[in-house]
Amino acid sequence: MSTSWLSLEDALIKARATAHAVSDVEYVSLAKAHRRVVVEDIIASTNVPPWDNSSMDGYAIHVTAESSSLANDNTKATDSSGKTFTVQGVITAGDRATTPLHSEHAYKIMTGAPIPQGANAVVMLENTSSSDTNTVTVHTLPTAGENIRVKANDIASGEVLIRKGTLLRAEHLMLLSSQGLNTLPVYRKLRAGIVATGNELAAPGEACSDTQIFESNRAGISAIVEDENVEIIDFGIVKDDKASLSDLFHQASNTVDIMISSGGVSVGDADYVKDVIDSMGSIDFWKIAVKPGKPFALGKLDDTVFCGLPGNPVSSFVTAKLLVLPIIRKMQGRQDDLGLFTVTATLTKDIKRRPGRRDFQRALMSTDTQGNLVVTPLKNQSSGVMTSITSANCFMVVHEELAELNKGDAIPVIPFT
Ligand SMILES: Nc1nc2c(c(=O)[nH]1)N[C@H]1C(S)=C(S)[C@@H](COP(=O)(O)OP(=O)(O)OC[C@H]3O[C@@H](n4cnc5c(N)ncnc54)[C@H](O)[C@@H]3O)O[C@H]1N2
Ligand code: MOO
Repeated sequence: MSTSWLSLEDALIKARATAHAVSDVEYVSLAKAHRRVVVEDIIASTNVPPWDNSSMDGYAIHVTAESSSLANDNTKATDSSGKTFTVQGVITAGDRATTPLHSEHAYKIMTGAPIPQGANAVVMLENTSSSDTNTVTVHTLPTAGENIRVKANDIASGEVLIRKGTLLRAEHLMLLSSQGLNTLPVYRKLRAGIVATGNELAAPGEACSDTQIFESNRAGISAIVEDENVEIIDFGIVKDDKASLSDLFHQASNTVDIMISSGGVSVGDADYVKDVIDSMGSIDFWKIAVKPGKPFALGKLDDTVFCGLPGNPVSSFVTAKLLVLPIIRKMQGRQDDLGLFTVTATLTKDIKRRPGRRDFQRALMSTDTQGNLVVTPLKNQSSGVMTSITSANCFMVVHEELAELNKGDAIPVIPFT
């Protein structure tokens, strides 16, 4: 087992190599596909829109190049007397004109209805007037093509609509529906086990003796993981003893794809987690150059990936976001993981620190009077202080090599989402 510190990047490379994507496929209806991961490229079979159609309620007419150029000239485009057309009929969405547009005629047309043959523009209703249903006067002539949504301008049949490995969100479900698709192949849901280790821990809602504290990490880790649409299996709280841990990890290796524990990964007398994993399976790495979260351990028991998160609440929160999420996404078969979204802000105060670990300081980001993003780290950065997360709205990332930063420096910031 190596004990040297890994950079976050190297840890992620190793973790992604250890964590294999699930291969089991199931077919689900569109109604059940939200936040599932699609197994194959989805190719469009239908043009959207299927035909040229109107983007406005108004009148479909034919404009000539000459009248179009007139319309483009702002000084002449609005003609109060207007040009009068005979109304040939009405086309509503769901309907279609049966005869081509005649010269000097207009079809009344509703948004979404197919453009009749012979028309090349739609004038919106507001730019017309009409004293009877048989004629319409157009006061502002449209240019050729105006207010027409051209066939296939959204989706062309044959193009790749959604890439393999995409987590399906609301926008993808709309796109798939537009193709008439109702069933699609997705990877099976990942199963994640979560456990808190520590003799001092009492579950919320249960009695807490005077040597105990309430256990808080499972709730946070579960919520972070659940956001990825993973099935959570809660293994509760387990004592800091080798036998209990090996029983639990044995059970986990038969049940879940990924097991996430918190606590017991440091060097204390009761920190058995990584030794137990190492004796039953293997540890890929232990200790990464991040703060908080240094003693994070990654290993494997049979096919189950094992993430040993540090017990300090902020450390477990940070490592769940930095390491567990990318591992989970890899295992879900996702190929759309862009990592954490970073923006640049201006630091509002000087900072001095001991270099060596990349620091994910909890901070408050806002915009100053000039509209620039500014960021101020919170005073208390202890990894045991949970209010440092709840009082913050972002992580301010201080690179491992930096010992000093000055007010006015540009610094990367990861907004909480
Ligand atoms: N001699 C050293 N001591 C420590 C080092 C070190 O390098 N050398 N590293 C420190 C760092 S950094 C961290 S982070 C912690 C991680 O330790 P463990 O993963 O072994 O965590 P525990 O010792 O079990 O607990 C630490 C702390 O967090 C509380 N805790 C644990 N689990 C929970 C939970 N589920 N809910 C709420 N609070 C929890 C626990 O009571 C302790 O106070 O090690 C440092 N020590
Ligand atoms: O790495 Mo520890 O997580 O600094 O508190």
